[in-house]
Amino acid sequence: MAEVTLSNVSKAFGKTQAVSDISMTIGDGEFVVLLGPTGAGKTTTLRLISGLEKLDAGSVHIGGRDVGQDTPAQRDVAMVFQQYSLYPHLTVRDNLAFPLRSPILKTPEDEIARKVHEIAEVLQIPHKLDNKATELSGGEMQRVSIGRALVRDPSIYLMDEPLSSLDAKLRADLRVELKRIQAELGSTLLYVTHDQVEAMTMANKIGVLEEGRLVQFGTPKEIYEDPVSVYVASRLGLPRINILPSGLFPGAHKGAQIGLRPENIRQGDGVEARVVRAEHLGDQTRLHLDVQGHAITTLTDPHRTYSSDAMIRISPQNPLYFDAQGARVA
Ligand SMILES: Nc1ncnc2c1ncn2[C@@H]1O[C@H](COP(=O)(O)OP(=O)(O)OP(=O)(O)O)[C@@H](O)[C@H]1O
Repeated sequence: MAEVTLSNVSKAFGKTQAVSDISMTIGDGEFVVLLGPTGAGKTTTLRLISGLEKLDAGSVHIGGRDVGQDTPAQRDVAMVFQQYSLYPHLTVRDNLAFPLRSPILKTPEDEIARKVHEIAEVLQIPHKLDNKATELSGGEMQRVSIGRALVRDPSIYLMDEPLSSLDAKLRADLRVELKRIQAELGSTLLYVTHDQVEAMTMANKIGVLEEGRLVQFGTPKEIYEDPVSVYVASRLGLPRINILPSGLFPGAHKGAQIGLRPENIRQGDGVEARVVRAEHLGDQTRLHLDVQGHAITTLTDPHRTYSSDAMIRISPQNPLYFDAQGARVA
């Protein structure tokens, strides 16, 4: 495993600037998640590191070596895509063994068998080892795709939304497994997702991308508690942070807009809010409120009942302040 450094990396496709002047270090043994909406440049960043795309500007170093002129194979990265890519005519066992049978690696067959079994156990597919890839469900195929990366010991794993096609239960299981494997092996991993739960639970560091630019890079806690903008603040947290005109609440304000996470709204005193709806989700109850025509979502005691149109009072706790353009000011 190795440290990977991007320095002022840019890439355009025609008029579209897909990646714009990104600098970032993925430390040896770190799990870094790239978070951003569709089109933000996440996949392009992975492809630039892997060598599937050529840089317009900047440099990529893997283990201290400039890999700008290297082919993907020479860069020794393992990539997992959103869509599975298996050899359909081979069994699961042979699909998993394939990367280890590369002539460069010269892995002994007993070592291959041991690794394949270990990975099949982790991915909960040992009973499928003799099936052809075409005889698997979509979720099973995706697990084999992930397994084909994990049997190797590359400088870095690059994963592009590898869990997005799986059902919720399997996704949650594999999230935990992937994090465990990475921590145990000390792997360096760059992982792309839209899913904030994956980002919060798996990452050592999160990089937030906005229109090809890296707008914040930090620990999940830093990104959640100390976002640089409304855009970053809105990427993490469910329900989303409430962004409101500061003037809705009395007192001196440090910016035009106030950002209140749902858990940072205290009930009891303060401004009047009308209850629009209470949503009981089992583990939490969300309360949808209206304050002078502005929708606000907060969390509330699951045992308390509210009649709709009831009036309550709320006040901000630990507010974040942003200017009118959305930049954080306090
Ligand atoms: N091969 C290409 N040719 C032309 N435009 C491209 C190409 N690849 C990416 N783009 C454009 O570059 C921008 C960034 O795309 P990219 O796939 O990196 O985004 P993303 O954040 O990975 O999005 P998604 O979550 O949808 O995968 C988009 O505007 C996209 O349309």
